Amino acid sequence: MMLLEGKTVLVTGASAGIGRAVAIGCARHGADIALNFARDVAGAESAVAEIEALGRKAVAIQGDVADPETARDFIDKAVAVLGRVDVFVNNAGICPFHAFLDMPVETFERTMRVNLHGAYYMVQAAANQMVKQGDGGSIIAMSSISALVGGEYQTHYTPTKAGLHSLMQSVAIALGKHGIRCNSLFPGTILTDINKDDLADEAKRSYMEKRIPLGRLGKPDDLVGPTVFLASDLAQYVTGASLLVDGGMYVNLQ
Ligand SMILES: NC(=O)C1=CN([C@@H]2O[C@H](COP(=O)(O)OP(=O)(O)OC[C@H]3O[C@@H](n4cnc5c(N)ncnc54)[C@H](OP(=O)(O)O)[C@@H]3O)[C@@H](O)[C@H]2O)C=CC1
Ligand SMILES: C[C@H](O)[C@@H]1OC(=O)[C@H](O)[C@@H]1O
Repeated sequence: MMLLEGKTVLVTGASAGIGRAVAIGCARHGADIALNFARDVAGAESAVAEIEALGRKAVAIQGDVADPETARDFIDKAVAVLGRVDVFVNNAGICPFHAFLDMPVETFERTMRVNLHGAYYMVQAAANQMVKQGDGGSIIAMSSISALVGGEYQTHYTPTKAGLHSLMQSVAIALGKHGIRCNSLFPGTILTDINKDDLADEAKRSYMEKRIPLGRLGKPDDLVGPTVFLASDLAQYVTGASLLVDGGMYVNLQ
């Protein structure tokens, strides 16, 4: 069943990993797609080619989400090509693992700016476009299990993921009157470039795997179904909600 026929979906950080999988997955469900990315031109172009091969429209627009100008630019260019914004997926994020006591100021500030400030500007720009269109929409934030639990080398990162979820709760209230639904996804540990160095440590990887009741780490495609659901009219009465997509990791105390 095609759940997103006739919709346009915008995804930030879609040249690789979860964002790329979600963009292509939404296209499989009938959506036209605009992708934001920062540096990986080849990754973005190949995602566009995969989406076009599915018979859908796609455009890749380069820009650093930490720059407030990028948000308006992304929405304007996406609308110029695709006509409107029905669904906005705030996915772009970084997690440069580092210890707390000697966290470099630049690492802390960059992580905040990309993951949280960037999300604020992007969600605001997407919401303004949806309000202008006048017929609602769906905003989805790729938060994390890290909104709920900490990480020794993620003291700069976990607050951005809790902040992102909090942002979705507040904008769900601010935008409800416009028929715009706002929800968060909480992925667990999904194998992508963001954690490839961290999980190159066999002992750590095996420990993480053992914590997951479903018996494996996640893959980017695991986020497609939950995203499509929240984007689609099946979720027409779902807003301000969050959904763990973690193979059961969070509930596994012992
Ligand atoms: N993997 C995991 O275990 C989990 C991931 N998440 C979240 O999911 C999201 C995606 O992560 P994941 O797919 O794993 O990471 P990847 O590193 O695989 O992909 C990150 C994507 O974000 C883009 N990106 C990075 N910085 C910027 C920027 N400043 N402006 C625009 N785009 C940017 C990258 O583009 P480019 O390469 O072109 O710069 C790339 O397309 C993140 O928000 C992450 O926090 C949440 C929970 C778990
Ligand atoms: C980068 C981490 O491996 C990943 O990102 C998160 O949000 C979770 O902490 C995951 O483990």
